Amino acid sequence: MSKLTINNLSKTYPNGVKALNNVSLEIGTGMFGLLGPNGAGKSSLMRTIATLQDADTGTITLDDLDVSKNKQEIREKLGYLPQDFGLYPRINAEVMLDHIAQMKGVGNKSDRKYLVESLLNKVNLYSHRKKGLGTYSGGMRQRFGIAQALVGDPSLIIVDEPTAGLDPSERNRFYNLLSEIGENTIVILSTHIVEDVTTLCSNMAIICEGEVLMQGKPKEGIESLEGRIYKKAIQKDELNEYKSTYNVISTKLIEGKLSLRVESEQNPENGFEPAKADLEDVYFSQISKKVDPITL
Ligand SMILES: Nc1ncnc2c1ncn2[C@@H]1O[C@H](COP(=O)(O)OP(=O)(O)OP(=O)(O)O)[C@@H](O)[C@H]1O
Repeated sequence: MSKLTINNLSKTYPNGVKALNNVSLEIGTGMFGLLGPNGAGKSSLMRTIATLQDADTGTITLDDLDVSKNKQEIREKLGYLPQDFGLYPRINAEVMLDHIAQMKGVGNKSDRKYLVESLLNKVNLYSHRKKGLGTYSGGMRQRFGIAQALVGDPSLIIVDEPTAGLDPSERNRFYNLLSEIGENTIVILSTHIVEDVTTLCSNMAIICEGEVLMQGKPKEGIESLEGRIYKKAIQKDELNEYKSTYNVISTKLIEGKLSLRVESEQNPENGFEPAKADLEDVYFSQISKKVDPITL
């Protein structure tokens, strides 16, 4: 059982942006969701774990290995699907994977052939193996991204915002693929999409403005809000009034009316109804400590 330990990690970019502020996390095998809004610091953290940049202070260890001092060894154990995943458009999937396998040290040609075939089957791209990567749809590109991340049997896999832009059926397909690989490996899924974490992750953290606001099991987060969430449909122009009176954590437009969700120890009355807490409530409740999550 591998374990990734992040201790008091901080990073300020030369332009003065503090992207990571004393981040500490413990991540074991299985699917771990790192959830946060745009600009929260997720990619900065992923890039640091992936040895692509250094933090100013703090440490990351994978089992007993200090990541910043053993970059080459970490890279050999790492599969990474970055947010901006560049592809050579004219090269086909089979040739590209063969090349990546060669770079990762699979020297024997028949071993590589077997590996490439099994990876293409795993991500359901075998029938498209001869097509140029530039012709792939968004979902196919992401599935190819997973295939390349799996070369070398990594003990740590990082996927950075992988489902953004995928249509619902491709997203489901991608979820199925990720859930299969999360069994014996540490998989960190960085995302701003709450549904990704609800669907896949047994452990999670919420990060905002470079700080970890919550970490634990999604279920525990939801339980902590049970009996504290109330909802009400209002007119759009009433929002500011409600925001000044209640702890509004989220709003959704439904058929032109605004459905509000508030967090409150007692029933606020005034037409509010109790609602079943979900992971989106946990997310908005946490990030509302740092930013105003309600923008119309
Ligand atoms: N190389 C860089 N130089 C300067 N500032 C940066 C750099 N990379 C990121 N930032 C800033 O650091 C903060 C955190 O960015 P980061 O990309 O880590 O967040 P994120 O959670 O991945 O966001 P997103 O979901 O938008 O990708 C942001 O304010 C961003 O503008």
